Amino acid sequence: MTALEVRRLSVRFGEFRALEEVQFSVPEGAFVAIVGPNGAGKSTLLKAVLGLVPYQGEVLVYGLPAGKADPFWFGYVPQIKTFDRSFPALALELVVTGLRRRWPFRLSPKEKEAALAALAQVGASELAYRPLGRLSGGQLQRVYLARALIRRPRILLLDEPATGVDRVGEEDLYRYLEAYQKASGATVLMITHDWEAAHHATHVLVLNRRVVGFGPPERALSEECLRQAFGHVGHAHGLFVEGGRA
Ligand SMILES: Nc1ncnc2c1ncn2[C@@H]1O[C@H](COP(=O)(O)OP(=O)(O)OP(=O)(O)O)[C@@H](O)[C@H]1O
Repeated sequence: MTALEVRRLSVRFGEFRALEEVQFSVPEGAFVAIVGPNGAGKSTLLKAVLGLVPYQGEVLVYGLPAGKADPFWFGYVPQIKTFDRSFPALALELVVTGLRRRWPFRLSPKEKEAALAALAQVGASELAYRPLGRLSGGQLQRVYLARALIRRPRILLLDEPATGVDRVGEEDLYRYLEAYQKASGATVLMITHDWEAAHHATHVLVLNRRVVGFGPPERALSEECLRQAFGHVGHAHGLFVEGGRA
């Protein structure tokens, strides 16, 4: 079954064309790594899928126009660099916002239980009662992942989830994602600048305002695609070769 179908998707900000006629189709249960240079429109693509920016074209989620799909089908982990750390709240409270639209002034016992379970799922139980402002980048990232998982999404969208996370934290993150995916059959789309991580995906989308390549990593991460997207292959090509999966 097709989980996500994007047809001729274009996004403009005034005169600026952030995405042009983007088209791809993701089967249920796929793990898609989205790569591309800065400003390629990667975050904009996820936002369009979520209906957070206006677009032209079509986004179908399990065959339904995205606007008609149940919002709870989606789990979203935004880039944490945009997070306001002075916001006075506990990690547990942030996780519960995955279940409601408004800030939870009071948590019901059921919500609390669900949030604790979601935090446990990402190995972050000990963070539940910590103020958000005192969490490290990696800890905050886990809390955001718990916030996305609490709604048991069918499609998980992650915007550079490994930013600010150390190597061990990054491996943990992928482990939790994999475990969730295995248990739920969910589809994952993850923006990453780590080509090594992209090699572990089932599909790679190489984006530079348009789709430069889409398919299995060995094809989409070919030198030709990367050169087209980035203008050069450069240092990261070392990873490509060292990975031994070319
Ligand atoms: N709300 C907005 N208004 C105007 N321009 C925007 C807006 N959002 C994004 N853009 C522009 O659209 C382009 C694509 O931005 P986007 O954040 O999607 O890129 P990206 O591929 O995620 O980049 P990065 O790797 O740096 O995170 C950029 O040139 C950006 O400045």
